[in-house]
Amino acid sequence: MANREPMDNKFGRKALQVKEAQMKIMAYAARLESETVPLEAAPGRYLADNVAAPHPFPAFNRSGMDGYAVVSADTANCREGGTVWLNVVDNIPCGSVPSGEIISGTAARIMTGAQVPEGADAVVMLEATETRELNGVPQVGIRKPILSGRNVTPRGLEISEGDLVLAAGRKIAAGDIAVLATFGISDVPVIRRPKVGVFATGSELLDVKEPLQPGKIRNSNSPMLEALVREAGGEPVMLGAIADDLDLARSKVQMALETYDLVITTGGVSVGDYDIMGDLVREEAGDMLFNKVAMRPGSVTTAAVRGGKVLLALSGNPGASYIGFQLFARPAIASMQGATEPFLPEWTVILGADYSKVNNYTRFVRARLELPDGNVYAYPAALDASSVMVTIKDSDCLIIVPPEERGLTAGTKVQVIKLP
Ligand SMILES: Nc1nc2c(c(=O)[nH]1)N[C@H]1C(S)=C(S)[C@@H](COP(=O)(O)OP(=O)(O)OC[C@H]3O[C@@H](n4cnc5c(N)ncnc54)[C@H](O)[C@@H]3O)O[C@H]1N2
Ligand code: MOO
Ligand SMILES: [Mg+2]
Repeated sequence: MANREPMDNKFGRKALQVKEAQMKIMAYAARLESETVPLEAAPGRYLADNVAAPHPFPAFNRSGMDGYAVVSADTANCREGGTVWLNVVDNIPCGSVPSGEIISGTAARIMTGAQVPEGADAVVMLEATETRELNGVPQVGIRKPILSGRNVTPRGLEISEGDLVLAAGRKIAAGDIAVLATFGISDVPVIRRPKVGVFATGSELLDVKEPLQPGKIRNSNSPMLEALVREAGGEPVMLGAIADDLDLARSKVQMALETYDLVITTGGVSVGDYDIMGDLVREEAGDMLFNKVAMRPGSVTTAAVRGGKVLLALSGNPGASYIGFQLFARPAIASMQGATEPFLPEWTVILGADYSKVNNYTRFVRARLELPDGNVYAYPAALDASSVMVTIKDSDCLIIVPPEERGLTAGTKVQVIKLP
């Protein structure tokens, strides 16, 4: 059982189940204020208000073809094989309005996208017509009968006036932009992007630009988290890397929680001598949300709350840091933006290769999705330990191996979290 240990010191931590831990964080991820952005800056943002159609769309009966707008009943006589001749009384290019009504015996030349005149109920395409002039009057000849409604898109076919077209909480994509543009919404109400302060801890960390030194590594988690925050719609504020120094970490955390909507750190959350983030959170026990989660990687993921703001202290191990972000930070960042569905979607797919695991924590296995035979298979990464960095890039899902499973056989159905 994962939940048996008491929480008295850094070695005896009480592990929460992933869902419980997520809910603890989500309780502090309320929707932020809204702001308006120009239409072109709206993709990727979350809509703050419902959008109801201010007018029907299309707003007028619209021709779907270049041709002649007619009274369909007039063409019934073509059935006997004869051509029906109609007087052409109007010419309606796209963007113009008809000059009058079409009555029996008349037709209007009309182009695709133009407003169909009153009285006309069908458009005969140009290819099915011929023209002549009779006593100075232009005429169109129609050889085949046409049904009422043919080649006419009725007003309001797509959207009626007042329809709810876009609901608040949607992530705005290209199709939403088309709707907003159609209805003249050039300033789009969206939720402000949460500002996310990010810093790394670790005396071994070098900046990306520094040459490699013995015993040291370049800080890859910070740039990775910066990319992840951005991908989730947040505004990353990079606060650098600090050495494993408790006082330094304390003041940095304090400043960050006062300034940003969410603070994410990596490293120093386990039980080691220099695992200062763990110590820091334990100093103010009342603020701690959890310091162990029954999952792998990321079992040491720690979270605290201060002044209503969450400090999410992720493991330094790259794999755990990535998965901890996807499980805890991403939904919080989405929820702060008012997302209707802040959690990543779960799919049921077929396991592509055997997978075995050692302990009874839920395991999130990096995997790639493929469709070798039209079905979706998830292939676990060859290296998926918490400390492994390189396979993060090859993964488009995380296979969820439940706590009770020791291993899974290829061909069984598994749940995966689909990564963005
Ligand atoms: N005695 C125990 N040791 C460990 C335990 C345990 O329960 N008992 N837990 C293990 C597990 S599980 C994990 S996960 C790690 C967690 O480590 P920390 O979160 O304390 O992280 P660090 O010690 O700072 O670093 C771990 C590892 O990651 C590298 N690292 C750190 N920061 C970065 C960065 N910004 N970019 C790239 N790589 C980074 C660091 O150099 C270490 O190799 O603890 C286990 N130990
Ligand atoms: O916390 Mo560690 O990431 O379980 O492997
Ligand atoms: Mg450590």
